[in-house]
Amino acid sequence: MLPSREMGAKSLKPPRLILHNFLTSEECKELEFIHKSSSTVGYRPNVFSTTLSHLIATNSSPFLIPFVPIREKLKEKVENFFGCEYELCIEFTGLISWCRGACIGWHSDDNRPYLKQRHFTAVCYLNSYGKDFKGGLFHFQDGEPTTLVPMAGDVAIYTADSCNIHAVDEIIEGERLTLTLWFSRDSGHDEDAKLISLLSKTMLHSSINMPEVKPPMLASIKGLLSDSTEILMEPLQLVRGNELFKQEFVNILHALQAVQFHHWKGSDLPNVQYEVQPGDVIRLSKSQQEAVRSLESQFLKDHQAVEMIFSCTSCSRNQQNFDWERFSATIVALKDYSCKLHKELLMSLPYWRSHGIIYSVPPECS
Ligand SMILES: O=C(O)CCC(=O)C(=O)O
Ligand SMILES: [Fe+2]
Repeated sequence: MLPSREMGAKSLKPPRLILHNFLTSEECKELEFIHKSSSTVGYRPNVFSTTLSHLIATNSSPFLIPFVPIREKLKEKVENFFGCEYELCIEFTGLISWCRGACIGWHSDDNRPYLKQRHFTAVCYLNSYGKDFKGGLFHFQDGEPTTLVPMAGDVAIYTADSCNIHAVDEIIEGERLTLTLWFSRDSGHDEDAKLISLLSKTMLHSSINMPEVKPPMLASIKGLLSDSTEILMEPLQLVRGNELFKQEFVNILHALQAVQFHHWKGSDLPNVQYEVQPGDVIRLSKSQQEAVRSLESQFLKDHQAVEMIFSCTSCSRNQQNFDWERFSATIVALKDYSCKLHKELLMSLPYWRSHGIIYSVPPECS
């Protein structure tokens, strides 16, 4: 029996749970990296989202792996708190970021006929009020606590019904990032079944011995660039200031992944002398620099949005320490990271298929 049903009246203690430091800072940063390199334009203006089915559809299935233990941990918490062990399925998992101007008025999360299957909500905050964004405070209409100040690692769990009417203030500055899950008692709305079926189709020909890590597919970034984006599907190189880096990226999302991985992991790489061969970085002539500027103005139609996508909160710190040696080491580390996730996915998928559920498969099974 649910506490909400037991208590019935709205004036009693609302069924909600706020947990601090539920996710580690590393978990938050890893999900931020995934969102920054894979998100797509969201369901409303100034909102970006990364759903698990979007990751599968854009050749980024291995990025599902970091979500797996977090989803499990959250589901267990929600089931324990509401006393419905083994009764719930996950209906939706997504990273959602809100930029300046985004907000949401009073609502419950099941407030549309097509959302009635949503019974419980878990919102994990992946970055922090004051440090990463301004505005964006969360309020419950009734009961305690009234206001939540989003802090990286914290999670708010509540029933999706009218016992928990809530709203979020407008974002004034920066980007506010959450991992949001909805849970349902109705197994017909189980996200896992759909994801396993999609994965089975897309990974049919992958071999665990020769994991073929495919470059991300260009789907999401298009809306931000000019209409003549065909050229951006093609291999490209990065320019920083007046320096051109020789390494070719498969497409713009592949380059974005490298840039975001550098933001996440660049400063953690062991402090050894990285080798950049002569000719790996080429100094551009004045006319080449002008050609780059003209490409920029031709392709980037929304500078504010592009800036946000390609940057992150720690960029200004990283900018000062930037060197191409570290960047080329990052590219190697990104490849290792992608391969590791890809192998884990290939190892796990047969177990997921046979159990019909996405779960952390212990390494001894592989
Ligand atoms: O991000 C939050 O704090 C809550 C967002 C919300 O209310 C929703 O997505 O329904
Ligand atoms: Fe909501």
